[in-house]
Formats: sequence, structure tokens, C-alpha cells
Amino acid sequence: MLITPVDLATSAGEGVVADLLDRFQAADTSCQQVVEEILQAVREKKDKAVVDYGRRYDAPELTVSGLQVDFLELQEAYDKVTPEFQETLSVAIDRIESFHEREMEDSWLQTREDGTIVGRLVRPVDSAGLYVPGGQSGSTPLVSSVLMNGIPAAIAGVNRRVMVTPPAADGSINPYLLVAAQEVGIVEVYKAGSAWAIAALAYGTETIPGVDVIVGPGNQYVTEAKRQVSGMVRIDMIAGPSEVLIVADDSADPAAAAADMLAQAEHDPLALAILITTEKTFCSEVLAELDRQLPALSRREIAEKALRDRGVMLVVDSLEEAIDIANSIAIEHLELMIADPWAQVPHVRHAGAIFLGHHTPEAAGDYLAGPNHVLPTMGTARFASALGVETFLKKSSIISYSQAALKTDGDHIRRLAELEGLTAHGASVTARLNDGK
Ligand SMILES: NC(=O)c1ccc[n+]([C@@H]2O[C@H](COP(=O)([O-])OP(=O)(O)OC[C@H]3O[C@@H](n4cnc5c(N)ncnc54)[C@H](O)[C@@H]3O)[C@@H](O)[C@H]2O)c1
Ligand SMILES: N[C@H](CO)Cc1c[nH]c[nH+]1
Ligand SMILES: [Zn+2]
Repeated sequence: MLITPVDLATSAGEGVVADLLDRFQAADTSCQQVVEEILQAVREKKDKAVVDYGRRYDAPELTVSGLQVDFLELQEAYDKVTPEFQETLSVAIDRIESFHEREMEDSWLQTREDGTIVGRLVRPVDSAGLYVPGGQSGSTPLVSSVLMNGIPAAIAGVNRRVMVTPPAADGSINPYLLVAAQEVGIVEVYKAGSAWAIAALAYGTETIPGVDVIVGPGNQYVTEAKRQVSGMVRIDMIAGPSEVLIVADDSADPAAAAADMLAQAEHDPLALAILITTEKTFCSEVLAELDRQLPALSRREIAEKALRDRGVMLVVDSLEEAIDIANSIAIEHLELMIADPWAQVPHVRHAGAIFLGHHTPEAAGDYLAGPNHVLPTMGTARFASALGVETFLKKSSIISYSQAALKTDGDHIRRLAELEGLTAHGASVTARLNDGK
């Protein structure tokens, strides 16, 4: 059996949820050291290290002079994509743009009666590095991730938007990726993937510029590298191997549940697919559907490995229990395949994105619905949100006093300064008021 269902009401169910949390939310330390070594090599040897790793893992003929995608490759990409793709691309761009435009924040000022003005000045970062997953050797690039990274960065007003992605074995970048990039205004693209691409964006090399913010999803090496450079640059979040948790009641369709589990499992052998249902028989129906649907998948081995290693089916007594467990897991994608999904929304506390009802495949959110598909994984939805315009913005506080306002606040400021033993602070008020205090 691909996955062994566990009925939480039985003795076999004891401790299962705690085990799940241990396994799926614990930081993955397996590649920590490898990534540390990659970061150090790029910090010291810059382009040379990026090219060495790129040659070893992705494109054997990669050169320093070929690291940046040139004008010709960008131009020629348009001749290689279909008109249908361009049509779909423009629908997707429209949807994603209109969703993200609502996220833009304005600067604001508050003027008090005494003449003090305070406020917040919202500014984009100067530069952002956008990681677009390429699969092993650029074989399965995520074209949609170009849009999810690039559109919010453009709306935020980031001046320099730099894309990195692993090249194919022949050293090229998939033309669909390059057209998508150009359609959202990105023309600076580098052939670098995995942890060495993140290192290059964090430290800068002779060819690849260091940036202020690094965003985008990726495998465990990309995710670990982002974690390690975080603080030196801003990162969006831990957007690692994909996850789905489906809550299903007796109204759910087993074929749809199986299809959505496979849709995430096919991303990565480390992907996570969890089903929680109130119906014991539903698990066997879904298992039968998984067996039926698996053979047709182009990435069958990946999906099968993910389900065998990390697939979970739980039977619970009530929807309330299902949502409680979902909250404790804080999954990337939560699907509510239940008769009245809206009734459960108020009880959902932690999830990267919530998909409601029987006609909302998670894939709609991946590509076209509009919200961002770059989402927190590994339980980080407890405190992190989807990638958005906000990720590329920072805020400066504004403070302006009138003389009258400083008179009103002066004694309070000096009192607090005295309390902290910071007499120069107090004196900076007195110097302006000349009130002899
Ligand atoms: N959380 C999210 O928002 C989200 C969104 C989309 C995709 N994803 C996830 O992103 C990931 C994309 O992975 P991918 O493989 O398609 O592309 P990727 O670009 O993340 O990984 C491929 C790169 O990793 C390198 N690599 C392979 N083996 C390595 C090793 N042993 N050491 C160092 N580097 C190695 C490859 O050479 C290549 O450069 C998947 O896990 C997918 O589930 C997550
Ligand atoms: N499901 C992924 C987020 O975990 C996003 C994606 C891109 N392409 C297809 N799916
Ligand atoms: Zn997906």
C-alpha cells in the first residue's frame, strides 16, 4: 500500500500527530554543511565557484562569460514559444497583477494639533534577486514562478530585478522562462541555480550583483542557503518542497483528492501530501485512485517516492479535530474538500493558502487565480505569509516637531533621558528650548 491510513481514535493513532510535527517541521539539517561549504566557496572564489558548481551539477560547458543570458538568447526566445503560451501568459499576468496591486502600501503622515508630524515613508529596496527553480539541470523550469516573483517586485517599484535559474545541460535557459521574464520586465538573467546562486546574490560576484532581498521557491539546497544568508540580506521565507493537506468529508470526491495529492507529490521526492478525513472508507477510495492515476504521470517516480516516504492519511472523528491538526501542522496549501468550507474558514489559524470547495484544485492557485504561489513551508506558516509586494518594501519613520510641540514634550523627553542616565539626550532638547532646564 502506498500510504497506510491511521485512525486517530485507535491505539495506533496515539502520538501520530506529534510524530508528524517532529518529522515535517524539524529543520532539515542534512544539507546544512554542504550548503555552508558552497556559500564559503562562492564568497571566496566568486564567479569561479559559481561556474565550477554549475558545471558539476547542471551544464558541463558553462563559462564565466556565459553566466549572464545575452541579448540574443533573450530575443530568440520569442521565436521558440507558441502563440498559445503567450495568450495564457498574458491572462496569468493580468490576474497576478490585479491581485498584487491591492497589496501596495502608501506612505502616510499624521499631523497633531501641536504641529508635530509623524508618519511612514514606504520605499522599495534597490535590488532584488529572484530565484526560479529549474529542476535538475534546468529540465523542468517553473515558468509560473517567474511571474510570482517578478510581478510583486515590479509593483513595489524595485529598480534592479535580477533573475537566477539553473541552466539546462546544454547551457541554455528554457525560452518559455525567458519570455515570461521579459513580459514582466526582467532582462537581467543569470545561469546559476541551487545554493551557489543564492550565495552569489547574497555576496555578489564579479558578474552577479549582490542584492538586498532574495526571494523565490526552491529545493532543500536553495531553501537552506536562503536560511543561512538571511539577516545579511532579507529573504522572503522558507519556501521549500511543496506541501498539501486536504480535509475531506463525505461530500468529497476521492479522484479529486488523489489528483491533488499527486499534484504536489510530483514536485519533489521531499514533497508532503496529507489527507485528513472523517470517513474511514474514503482513504481506501483515495488509495485506489492514487494507484489508478499514478502510472499516467510524467514524474511518476518522484510522486511515488514522495507519497511512500511522506504521504499521510488520518481518520478523525470530526471536522473540528481535522482543522485542529491542520492548524498545528501549518501547511503550505490547505484544501477544504467539504460540504461547507466557508464555515470552517474562521477556525483556520495557520496555512499558507486555503482552497475552498470541490472545484478549487490547488493547481489553480499555482498558475492563474492571482494570489502568489510562493508560500511558507515546514510549519513556517505559523508566522510567515505568501510572497507579496510587502516583501520588497521597507519603511522609514518620519518625525517633525514644531517649537510649540517640543515645548509640550520637552519635559517628558528630558525625564526619560535622565532616567536612562543619558544626559546628552536631555541636553539636546534644552539646547533648542533655552528654558534653562
Ligand atoms: N514553497 C513554495 O512556494 C514552492 C513553490 C514552487 C516550488 N517549490 C518547490 O521548489 C522546488 C523546486 O525544485 P527543483 O528541483 O525543481 O528546482 P531547484 O532549482 O530548486 O533545484 C535544482 C538545482 O539544485 C541543484 N542540485 C541538485 N542536486 C544537488 C545537490 N546534491 N547539491 C546541491 N545542489 C543540487 C541542481 O543542480 C539545480 O541547480 C521543489 O521542491 C518544489 O516543491 C516550492
Ligand atoms: N505548487 C507550487 C508551490 O508549492 C507552485 C507551482 C509552480 N508550478 C506548479 N506549482
Ligand atoms: Zn504546484
